[in-house]
Amino acid sequence: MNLKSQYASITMTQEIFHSSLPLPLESGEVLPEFDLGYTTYGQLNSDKSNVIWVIHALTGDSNAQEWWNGLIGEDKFFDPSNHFIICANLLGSCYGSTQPFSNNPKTNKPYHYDFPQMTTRDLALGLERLRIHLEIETIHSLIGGSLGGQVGLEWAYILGNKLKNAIILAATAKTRPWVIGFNETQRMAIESDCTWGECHEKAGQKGLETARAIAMLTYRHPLDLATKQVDSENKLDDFRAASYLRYQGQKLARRFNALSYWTLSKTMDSHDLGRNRGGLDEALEKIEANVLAIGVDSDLLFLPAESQFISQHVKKGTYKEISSTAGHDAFLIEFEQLSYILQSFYLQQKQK
Ligand SMILES: CC(=O)SCCNC(=O)CCNC(=O)[C@H](O)C(C)(C)COP(=O)(O)OP(=O)(O)OC[C@H]1O[C@@H](n2cnc3c(N)ncnc32)[C@H](O)[C@@H]1OP(=O)(O)O
Ligand SMILES: N[C@@H](CCO)C(=O)O
Repeated sequence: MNLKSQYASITMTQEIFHSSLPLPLESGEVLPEFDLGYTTYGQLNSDKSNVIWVIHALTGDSNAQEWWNGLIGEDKFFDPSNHFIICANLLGSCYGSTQPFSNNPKTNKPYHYDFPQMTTRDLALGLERLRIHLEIETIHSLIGGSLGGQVGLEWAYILGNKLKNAIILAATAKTRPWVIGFNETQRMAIESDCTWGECHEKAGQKGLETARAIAMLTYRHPLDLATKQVDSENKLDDFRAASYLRYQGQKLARRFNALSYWTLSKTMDSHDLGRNRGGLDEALEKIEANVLAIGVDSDLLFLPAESQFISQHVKKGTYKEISSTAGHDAFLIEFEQLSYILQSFYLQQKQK
């Protein structure tokens, strides 16, 4: 399918890549075949040197220009008139890629609850298959935040010198027990939904609402709610913070399914760049690309220290920090700071 974007001169395409080659997973299971839905903006230049590969976060999709509209688009930092920008929906997610509701070729029925466990390494391998299919030899920059940053680190490790720059936002090299704990409370909320275990897209939907509400408390900072969810002095119930979280839960449950959410939250839990690679220090040291690790000073989920750790242990690392009261999700919100940080990073690379 070929679409034209709202910017008349900029080509946007949406495609599905089908791999009929099996994908061996870290768990020992095999995905017999898979699809990846992907979107591209702009044109590949003659020497294929203008590839910017965007990796979305937990509930994102491949339409990066929509959800990162302050960073991608005409006259934005990543402008499709200069760059070939590509974003693929991650395996396990429900926006065009293979996920629990996809057909399992072995049974000729949807996977549902038998969908295999996927790690960030498996998700990166899926992207690698798409890169090879598109005959892209070198990626100028990959950029991803949160789960997208975790997958980005894994892929940077695999890509070696085929990648020039890795921009890893609000992410970590190994998921901390604190984050696994939060993910587990969200899965417990999904499990307590009496429709969980049923085989339809609305299974676990109420549980998913609660899971998103819990997650929001880790994506925002207490100061963010204190500023935006202010109630009048005489209020005794129906507080704004409560309706905000309920609203956010319902909003996600309308566009996502609980099985995909479950799968991807498990993916986040098992993320460990150093697994079977001699540990984190050794694995980070092997990344060839220039790495810009960006932390958020108010991030409660992935601490700034975790981004600093990445920048300190790769061969060519830079650390920058977004200052915001928004919390973890500042990487999806603070476009002005992000553009400035990116500009100085690329200038620094040019001067080397
Ligand atoms: C097909 C698709 O749509 S995929 C979309 C792609 N999505 C992604 O990539 C996920 C990444 N994006 C995100 O996580 C978010 O969109 C962010 C971080 C970028 C922005 O978060 P938001 O939720 O928009 O911002 P914020 O936390 O301020 O919430 C604003 C929303 O809460 C509502 N709200 C605010 N306060 C309250 C309250 N007290 N009670 C009820 N609702 C409230 C606002 O009306 C607004 O609603 P809207 O989103 O329908 O316009
Ligand atoms: N808000 C992000 C998750 C945290 O980065 C998303 O919904 O994808």
